[in-house]
Amino acid sequence: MSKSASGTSAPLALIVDDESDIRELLEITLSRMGIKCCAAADLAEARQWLKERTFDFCITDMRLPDGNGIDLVRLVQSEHSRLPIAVITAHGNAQAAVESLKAGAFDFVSKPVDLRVLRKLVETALQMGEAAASEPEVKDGGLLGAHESVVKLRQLIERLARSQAPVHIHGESGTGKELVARLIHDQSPRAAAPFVPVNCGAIPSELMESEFFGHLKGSFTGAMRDKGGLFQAAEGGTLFLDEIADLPLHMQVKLLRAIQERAIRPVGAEAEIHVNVRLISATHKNLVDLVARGAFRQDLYYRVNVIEVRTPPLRSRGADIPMLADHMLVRLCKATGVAKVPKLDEGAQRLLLSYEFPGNVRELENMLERALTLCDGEVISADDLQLRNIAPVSDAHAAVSDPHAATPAPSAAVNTASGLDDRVEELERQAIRDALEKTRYNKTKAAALLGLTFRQLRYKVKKLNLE
Ligand SMILES: Nc1ncnc2c1ncn2[C@@H]1O[C@H](COP(=O)(O)OP(=O)(O)OP(=O)(O)O)[C@@H](O)[C@H]1O
Repeated sequence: MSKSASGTSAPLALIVDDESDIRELLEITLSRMGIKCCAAADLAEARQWLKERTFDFCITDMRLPDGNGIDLVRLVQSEHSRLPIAVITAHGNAQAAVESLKAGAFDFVSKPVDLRVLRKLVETALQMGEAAASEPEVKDGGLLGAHESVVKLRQLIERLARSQAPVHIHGESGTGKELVARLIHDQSPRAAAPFVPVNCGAIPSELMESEFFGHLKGSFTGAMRDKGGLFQAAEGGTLFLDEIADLPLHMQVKLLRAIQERAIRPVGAEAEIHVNVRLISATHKNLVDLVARGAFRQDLYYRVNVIEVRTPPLRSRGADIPMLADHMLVRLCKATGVAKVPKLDEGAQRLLLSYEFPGNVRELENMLERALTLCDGEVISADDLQLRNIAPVSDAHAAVSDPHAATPAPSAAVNTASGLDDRVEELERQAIRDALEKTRYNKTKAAALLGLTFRQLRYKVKKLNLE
């Protein structure tokens, strides 16, 4: 038998079932396989065990006196993401089985428990544990997700960190392109040197050369002193060119030269300076299309796109949403000094699972940040998510198994069938939400931003149910 997560030679399993005869059956079967067991009769006991011991896998019944197996799957997903967990479902209850898989269970077995199926499941769980042991733990600030596409992405990041090749990251807005670039840098031998992110679309065209390569004093009006550029700032580290598709053509030529020569020439300088910088670029646009249309140089495309990484849209990995949400709530509460992390109630969880998230993980993050300020401190309800006017997508996650499917425009999901008053109300609501977000929920500042008095804003917030 393989070495266990607990460090001893016998693997350790957690069995959660309120029926003592099933617990016994499982314990006998597992002990015959050389596995030690701890048993819990309900969620509370299971939680306690998880705090006290390190298990190699867990098997839980679906119906428990103080909750259900899916609650435990979610807890394991968010707090013990390496622990394989399987669910025992009632005979013929396919829906519960699917739901548990979506929540992150690796498998299920239905009642009456077939011992051959159970043994196979246990063998798989142990193999999974061994594979996970060679994967780095997802730390705070890491790439979260249990979906296959994210697991593969984490492995790819690890491999790319060991290489020096230019990497191009392609994915929709908010899918974590910058996060991936940062993780490649952080896990690379360049980690001690700077990671310099640049939004290529945000630099005015006429300042671009000086921003990238620096300039000498007096090289143009306003150049009061010598100034280093982004390449110099990233010396020894990584330069992350976000939205590289927005680089004007004249700058593309200069960038290509810098990559080929590994050298740059500051504006106004005679000599070139050698640079040691790894390039990572990203865009949500289709670079191949841009090359075909002559808007992006083909030679530069081949230089920056040596290895292509794709970040999957959130809707293609909907089962990750509860776990992402749990992690983010903990992080947001920590950041704002909130001691008790509110829980998402069932309605809120259902709503999150049925929404398409055109803005991907960033949208989820923003939504939760807003919900935290709106909720009662204990529970986040569907209302707190402020998604009232978004038509739920019937089976969003089943329908979008293609991770590269086109993103629907955000407005496509908004219910446009309402009358004029409703639409005006929705616009008001949106403007107020934006202002509150911009001012970090400072109502006085938000009112000023909207050209309203504090009283008017307070009245509207109440009327539009934005509290
Ligand atoms: N898998 C993930 N796990 C944890 N956090 C994530 C994940 N993906 C994205 N995020 C978070 O979502 C937010 C948006 O991510 P990021 O800025 O990297 O996206 P992006 O694709 O670069 O967006 P844009 O194209 O708009 O620049 C960040 O706060 C990031 O930490």
